[in-house]
Amino acid sequence: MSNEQSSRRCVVWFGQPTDEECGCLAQAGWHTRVGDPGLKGGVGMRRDDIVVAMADLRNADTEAVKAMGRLMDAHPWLPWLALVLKSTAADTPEVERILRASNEFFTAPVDLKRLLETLMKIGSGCSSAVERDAVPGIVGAFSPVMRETLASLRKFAPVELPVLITGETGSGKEIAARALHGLSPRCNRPFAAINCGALPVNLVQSELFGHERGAFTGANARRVGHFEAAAGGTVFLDEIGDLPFDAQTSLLRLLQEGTLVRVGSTQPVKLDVRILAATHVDIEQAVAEGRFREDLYYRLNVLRLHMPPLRQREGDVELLAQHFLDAFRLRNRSRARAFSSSARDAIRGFAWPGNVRELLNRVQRAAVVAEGSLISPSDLDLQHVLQTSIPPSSLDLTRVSAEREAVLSCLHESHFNISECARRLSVSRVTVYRLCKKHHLVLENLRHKSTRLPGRKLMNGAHDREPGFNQESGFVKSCG
Ligand SMILES: Nc1ncnc2c1ncn2[C@@H]1O[C@H](COP(=O)(O)OP(=O)(O)OP(=O)(O)O)[C@@H](O)[C@H]1O
Repeated sequence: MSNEQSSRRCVVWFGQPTDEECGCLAQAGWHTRVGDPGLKGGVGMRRDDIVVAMADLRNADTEAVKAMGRLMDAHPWLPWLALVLKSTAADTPEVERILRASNEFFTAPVDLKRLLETLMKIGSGCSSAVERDAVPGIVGAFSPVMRETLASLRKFAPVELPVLITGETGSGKEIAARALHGLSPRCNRPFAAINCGALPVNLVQSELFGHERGAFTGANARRVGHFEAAAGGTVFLDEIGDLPFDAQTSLLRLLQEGTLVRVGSTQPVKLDVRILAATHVDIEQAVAEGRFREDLYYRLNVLRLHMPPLRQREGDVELLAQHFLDAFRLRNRSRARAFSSSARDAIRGFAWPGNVRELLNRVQRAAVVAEGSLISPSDLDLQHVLQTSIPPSSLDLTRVSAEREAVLSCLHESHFNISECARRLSVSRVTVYRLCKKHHLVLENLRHKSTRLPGRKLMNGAHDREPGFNQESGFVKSCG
């Protein structure tokens, strides 16, 4: 038990590992924890563990295979390996799904050398993802797009320069600004978040830069503005595009000279604040239309951080949903503990126009209305996502066709290497397989065709090891 608790690299083996397999993993520094896919307890993962899950189907009956599939669905962010017998019926939908969702698969007897190489590869990827890119306060950094964003955030945080944060509404621009402040040397100084669009138009200057006594009717005493109140710290200006022109000029002076002038005064006041700004509108267009000062734009846009929309953060969305549910349960009574598998499908399938804020709101509402321990699609008000009977509009058809084209051309450009294709599209390998299935792209056939076309290279070496999936005959190539 103590060994188990101190282990940082762990293979949770759902099935029956042999003594030889356990011994070999132990020698390479991997602890083996035997799991039961039928149990509800999950995979027993600690926050800082590097965990790889093994779906061992060697002795699995139909029920165990189904339970394994459910478990994989519930933990899509975990790296999964699969282990099958050569005789395992790969054409059953359950097995097929498990093989497709796995990062790698093996046939018995396990090639232990390749298993260790795979674990090493995954292990180094995990540590870089979880440890290097983790940012306090920001949940969900498994998707490639978020990993990139958070890597930039960590680089920008300690630099004494403004950061312009872009992204759709609710995508987490303010939470990113807080993280930039929290990871900067100013973290013990004040952080002020100001929504420029919510300031009363005639009081913007005074709210931001302060005023002297008698500066205007009702100004009975000197008052410092938001900037001075945050001296030494960070000011986050949300909706910077809404800042009136005269306030833009004052902000430019603060950025260029490090001074401000209170309303009703002529005396410049020296001030040290770091400025972060955010916008969900096209600020370049505002500059082009003369609504935003170009010189101010260049001052603010030194470092740029883009918060990706939630629909692009594959794997993170379920993690965020569970996080919001757990956080809600800490403060409120709710029967709901988790999401049903159809609710998870709906969460994955929804486009989240309101991004993380919308997810938070829907999860909280669902936690209140759910009758049982599992949240359903209708608790989330997402039942429509699963209804496929609605005939697609021509816009939908255009989208689907564009998606198919994009995947197909990327597959060709990547020489049908799924990992490379996934990297280029910024999605997981599983998604590439899912997209191939959705668009009836039969990899084997495409690969075969491409080898007959002049100018296309033959697959070889590691690429040959990509598991191929054939729509008609199921799993067609073994790499064990
Ligand atoms: N990665 C995340 N982890 C945890 N909570 C998050 C994350 N991203 C956003 N949130 C939460 O979602 C809500 C919306 O986030 P935030 O206010 O930062 O978005 P925004 O992009 O600034 O929105 P707006 O464009 O409307 O100003 C907040 O409650 C925030 O705490």
